[in-house]
Amino acid sequence: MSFESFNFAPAVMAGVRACGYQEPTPIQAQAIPPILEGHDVIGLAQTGTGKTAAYALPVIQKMLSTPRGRVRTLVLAPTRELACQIAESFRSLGQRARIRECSIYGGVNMDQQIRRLRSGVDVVVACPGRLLDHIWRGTIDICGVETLIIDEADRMFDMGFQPDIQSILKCLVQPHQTLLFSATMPPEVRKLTLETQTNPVTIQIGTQAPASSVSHSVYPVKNHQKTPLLIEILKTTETKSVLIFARTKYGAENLADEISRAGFTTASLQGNLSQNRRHAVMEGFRRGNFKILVATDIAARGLDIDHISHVINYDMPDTPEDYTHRIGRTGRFDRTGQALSLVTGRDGDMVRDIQKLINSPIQRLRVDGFDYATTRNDGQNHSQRRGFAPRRGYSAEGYNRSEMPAAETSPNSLTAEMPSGNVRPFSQAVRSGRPADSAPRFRREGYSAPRFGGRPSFEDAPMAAKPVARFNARPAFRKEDDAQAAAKAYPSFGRETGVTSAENTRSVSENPEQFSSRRPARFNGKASFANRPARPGNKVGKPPFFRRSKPPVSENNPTY
Ligand SMILES: Nc1ncnc2c1ncn2[C@@H]1O[C@H](COP(=O)(O)OP(=O)(O)OP(=O)(O)O)[C@@H](O)[C@H]1O
Repeated sequence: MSFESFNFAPAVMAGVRACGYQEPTPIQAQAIPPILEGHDVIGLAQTGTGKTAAYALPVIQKMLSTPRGRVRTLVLAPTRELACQIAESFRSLGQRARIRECSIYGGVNMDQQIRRLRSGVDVVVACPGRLLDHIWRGTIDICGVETLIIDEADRMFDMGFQPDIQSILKCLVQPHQTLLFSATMPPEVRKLTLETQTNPVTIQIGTQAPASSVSHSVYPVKNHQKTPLLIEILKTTETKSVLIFARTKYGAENLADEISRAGFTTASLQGNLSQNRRHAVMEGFRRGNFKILVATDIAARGLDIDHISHVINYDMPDTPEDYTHRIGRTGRFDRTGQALSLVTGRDGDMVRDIQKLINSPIQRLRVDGFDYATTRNDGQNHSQRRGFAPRRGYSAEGYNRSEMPAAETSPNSLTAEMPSGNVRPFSQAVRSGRPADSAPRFRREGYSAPRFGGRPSFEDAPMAAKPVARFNARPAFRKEDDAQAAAKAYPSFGRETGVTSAENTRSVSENPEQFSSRRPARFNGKASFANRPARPGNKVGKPPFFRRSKPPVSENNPTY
């Protein structure tokens, strides 16, 4: 099959040639005709098989026949990096068709996006949160959307994005075609997607398994030896670019630091970075300025960087679907790649699930010459060092607690690292994996039994540990000194109302007009209930005078 068989307009064919595509991939061959006919489509195909062009090309073709200058195609994507990448694909495929696109995502100033939107764009590629901001501010009009595309549909329909997606769908008033694309679609998510489409045509290419162009290996290792082993793997393996996945933002950051200290040029990509930094990191990695990128799952979906030869799971993902997407960053289109995973005792179930998914056993490897017998203190573990909560039933070291070797129970390096002064005993106990024998002591001290993650229950904590109830307004005068100073500045104030300085807040609420004409009140801070301004007959509600109005919605409002 060739692209000519779709009868694309010359401008669209010019885009295809500009991207160097010779033949349509299977998902393109099967998805393009029903999209051109106007059907709703669910497109499922392995990672790196050209799903973006499978929806972009027919949509560009269809847009040639409708009036320009308004948003006609809306693409929703789960991450900012992916939104940029999809917009870039529309740019290169639609350049000759004079299609104008705009990417919309958070973390950057809205003004530039607003200017671009006002200039008239045909395609908007957006992350849901920022798109809703634009909708609420009235800076985007999506009423004329003819095609809605949800890329990485299963991710977008999972619990995190669902409410935003529902809100966006409500804003699409005119009948439109809905296209959902992903490499994976668990059945429970699929049920949700069905509500958004009418008689969808489902196109599934192959199984929803990791791309067959990727080979899989696991390196069994103890948790505390992961970093030295990873560094050893990086030293001894021939690689082009390597993408390493860590579970947490701090874990990714710390791991990148450690790899840098071992002499590699590396960077981390995680949600704590500013958007400018995220962009710079992505560009640097894309251009090959550095060869190793340590990332959280924000890099797991959709990113298309052809020189990634290895994906390494430093921490295993939570689901087999996540594994599929992570390792799909290598072996894209007609290339091959390798997926390596460092697995500890607690990853056994996940490895079994992945084996089931790829329908073959995964080879277990050892690094020759690596000292697997090093003690715990020789290694650093990143996820443990800050904020890592062990899974239920497992210690931070990855052993099932009941199986934990005696020598490793206490003390361990993690407990030793922790400053004893400011760490609550229950969290120490949970982190060190100390078994249930510690619990009675914590109960005696007034804490409830530690919950998963070592969080206190405030109900059972000693009084001193209870949080002070706060509310969102600050009385005009928080201290007596303030009141006296004000009384000096406004001598008539206290006398007119006939109240003492201790009651000054009451006088404010009783005489708001008089007060407001003399001194503007500041009610935007926090105060304890003890300082809360009283109002006769109204114990709980804020007096109208104190009510904060919504900030004005304007482009220049810096608080928005
Ligand atoms: N017909 C084609 N011929 C040659 N290369 C193609 C063709 N279609 C797409 N590609 C290239 O294949 C690569 C992967 O495409 P794309 O990013 O759309 O994959 P995907 O299926 O969306 O992957 P993922 O599931 O990871 O998002 C891109 O570099 C793209 O330019």
